[in-house]
Amino acid sequence: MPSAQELADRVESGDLRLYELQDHADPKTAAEARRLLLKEETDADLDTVADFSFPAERADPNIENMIGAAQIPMGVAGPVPVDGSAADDDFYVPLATTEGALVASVNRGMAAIRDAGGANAEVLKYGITRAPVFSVADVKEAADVVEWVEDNEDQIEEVANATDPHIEYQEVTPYVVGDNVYLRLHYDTGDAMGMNMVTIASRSVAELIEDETPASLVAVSGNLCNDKKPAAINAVEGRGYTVAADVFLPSDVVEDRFGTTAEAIAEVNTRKNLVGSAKAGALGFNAHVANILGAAFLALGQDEAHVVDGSNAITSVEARDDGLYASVTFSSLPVGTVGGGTGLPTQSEALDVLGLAGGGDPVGTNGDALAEVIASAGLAGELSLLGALAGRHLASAHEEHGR
Ligand SMILES: CC(C)(COP(=O)([O-])OP(=O)([O-])OC[C@H]1O[C@@H](n2cnc3c(N)ncnc32)[C@H](O)[C@@H]1OP(=O)([O-])[O-])[C@@H](O)C(=O)NCCC(=O)NCCSC(=O)C[C@@](C)(O)CC(=O)[O-]
Ligand SMILES: NC(=O)C1=CN([C@@H]2O[C@H](COP(=O)(O)OP(=O)(O)OC[C@H]3O[C@@H](n4cnc5c(N)ncnc54)[C@H](OP(=O)(O)O)[C@@H]3O)[C@@H](O)[C@H]2O)C=CC1
Repeated sequence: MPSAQELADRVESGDLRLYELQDHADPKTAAEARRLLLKEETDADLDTVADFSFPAERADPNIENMIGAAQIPMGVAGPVPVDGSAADDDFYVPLATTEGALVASVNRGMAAIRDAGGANAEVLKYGITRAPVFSVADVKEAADVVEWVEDNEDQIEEVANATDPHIEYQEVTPYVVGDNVYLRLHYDTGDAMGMNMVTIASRSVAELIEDETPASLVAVSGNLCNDKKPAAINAVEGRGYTVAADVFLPSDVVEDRFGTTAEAIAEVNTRKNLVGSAKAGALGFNAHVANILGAAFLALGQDEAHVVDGSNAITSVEARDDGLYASVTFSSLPVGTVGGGTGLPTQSEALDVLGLAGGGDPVGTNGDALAEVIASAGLAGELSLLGALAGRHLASAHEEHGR
């Protein structure tokens, strides 16, 4: 097997492309060759990037042109008691972030939730979507295609379900815009987040539509899915998990934990998360659920780009006679405990902290539980940040922890 330097020289000479090195050496040597080349081209010293602790081949399904690994600090918040439809335990939640004060904040929110006896969580709806776009001659033809789809859903179901033992077709929602037909296909993908599965299944469905109708596939993703873009359809119709968490904090817990009152927190939520978000034209009516999703996704092997889908959540808060009611409802949270990055070593270990690594029994229950735990962590983060804003200690928190 050629040495890393010999491989780097062959790339330098134009004999090989960076992504062809794996055809000539094992993944670790290929990664070393790419680092040598970068050192020669950029003078960058990549010794820490090179110092990863897992077998390079473990990352084969997840990365191309590998040079090493990014290392992000990982903390833990909790425990947070969660009484969910699938999650029913006290959970320590791993969070990977570079934002000082974030883990402390989530931890404080979880302490308040613990003081109140725990959070409720419920998966309200589940179905991951892919929406291929087709071109047709005109609206008449579009109507004919939609009619065929509605009359032949059994064929669509059969074709989709044949692509994977763990996929289950749910339904199709057709949309027509002039000479464009979009089929928003909904699937249950068990414990997997499902985007590879549903894209493969939707490719087969699209081939059926082309065989049986005059429609011509333009793209297997027509953006009515809508994957990884801020989109109202996800906020209204849901995508992945639609999941909510809530808690009632007695007044003394609010005061002890956040140094403010239920009324003050409720006012901040109304004027910031509701009125401020409305005026901003925001799709998310919350304070910073993206912070918790980002940190949880990086720690737990989720697709970090799906923070976009997840961040359209709505935080609702009410000051009641004897305390504070708070909820966070996520319309579109694409998460899973198998597939994607969940099998990578540190990500799998972090899922083990939750007791949710791998497939659930029955299938799908680990994915459901992960959604409920993440929703509860989001609730904790909302409570703590709203408490800091109401109690006027956000800036000081980041002076102390974030610098
Ligand atoms: C920083 C705190 C928690 C201090 O909060 P505190 O009440 O001053 O600290 P404390 O020493 O009294 O501790 C209270 C609890 O905080 C936790 N805690 C306290 N210290 C630690 C620590 N070192 N490590 C882990 N946990 C910690 C811990 O749970 C502790 O309870 P205990 O265990 O002692 O019973 C608080 O001031 C806070 O949460 N502030 C809010 C910070 C925050 O949420 N930042 C969010 C990111 S800002 C952003 O990115 C989004 C934004 C703001 O731009 C979005 C928007 O526009 O709104
Ligand atoms: N393709 C695309 O357009 C997009 C892809 N992605 C990426 O997709 C990846 C996630 O795709 P996803 O489909 O979730 O996962 P993977 O394709 O990584 O793996 C899913 C596979 O896991 C197997 N499996 C084993 N046990 C279970 C179980 N209990 N429930 C479900 N599946 C199980 C299934 O294979 P089997 O049934 O054969 O055992 C299934 O096909 C991420 O890397 C993400 O970044 C993200 C956005 C778009």
